Amino acid sequence: MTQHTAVPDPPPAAAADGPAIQLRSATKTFAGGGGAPFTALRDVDLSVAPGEFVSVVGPTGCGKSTTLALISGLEPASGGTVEVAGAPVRAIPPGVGYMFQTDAVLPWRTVLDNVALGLRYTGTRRTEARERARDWIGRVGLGGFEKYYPHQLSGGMRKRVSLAQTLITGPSIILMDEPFGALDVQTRELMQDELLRLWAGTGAAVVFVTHDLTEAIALADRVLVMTAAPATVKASIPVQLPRPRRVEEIRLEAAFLDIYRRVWDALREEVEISRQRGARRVA
Ligand SMILES: Nc1ncnc2c1ncn2[C@@H]1O[C@H](COP(=O)(O)OP(=O)(O)OP(=O)(O)O)[C@@H](O)[C@H]1O
Repeated sequence: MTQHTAVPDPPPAAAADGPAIQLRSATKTFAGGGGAPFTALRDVDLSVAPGEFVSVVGPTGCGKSTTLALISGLEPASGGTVEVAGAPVRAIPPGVGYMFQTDAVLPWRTVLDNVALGLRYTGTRRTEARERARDWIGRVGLGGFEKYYPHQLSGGMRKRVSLAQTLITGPSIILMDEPFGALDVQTRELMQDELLRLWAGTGAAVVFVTHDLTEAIALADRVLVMTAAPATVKASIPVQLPRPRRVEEIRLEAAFLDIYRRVWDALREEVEISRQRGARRVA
């Protein structure tokens, strides 16, 4: 086993240029569809530096996906401010890539066409899009599968297609919502390593939502713990572990376990509050 010692986080790649993402007192209240309005997020303050990898954990239903929806412009904030690259978010900002739990691969298109699709949407010519897609298919370890259709691939392979689809446009911000949640444990660890390998050196800021604390810590420079709904940031815990990392090794380190304890200490109470509310609702 490689012995890692705790070292300080490297300075964010372009901190002098300001944060990649900044939320100030961001609040989101949904209309409630006939019922009372529902506040999912309250006074969320969040700043993500260029090149920084931030994981977000919190109790089920607390508002993690809603936070991503605000950053991506899919939902407007009801209060406070949301900025990407210094500009207020009014629509889907340029340079933002997404990856969700559900694959965005189109079943009627081949791997090659699926990966090329993102570039085609941005106006890249077909030949160039396909050439770059071939390169990315190789980088995610799917060389030789260009002509396959999604139903001919395993879950892990489809995730690799999704990763290539997300990264091919060179996003400066990547939003990930439990992207590996549906995978078995071994495939999930493989994909976590793949993500770290492919993300390294891109300079992209990542916001990664997950329920899996090991995944959250193994990947990130910092773990944000959200409160039970309405969500606000309860704790921001730095992950001062060296990179490059291998998930199956790093998760056994003493420093890792120490961080795990800190994250769980912050999260435990919120999970309990959330459980009690759930129990009251079904009582
Ligand atoms: N469009 C919407 N309209 C009304 N309520 C919504 C809407 N989107 C989300 N909500 C509510 O906001 C709350 C937070 O939802 P969100 O999906 O952000 O939580 P989450 O932390 O990502 O959940 P999970 O951990 O289960 O993935 C939930 O109670 C949800 O029902």
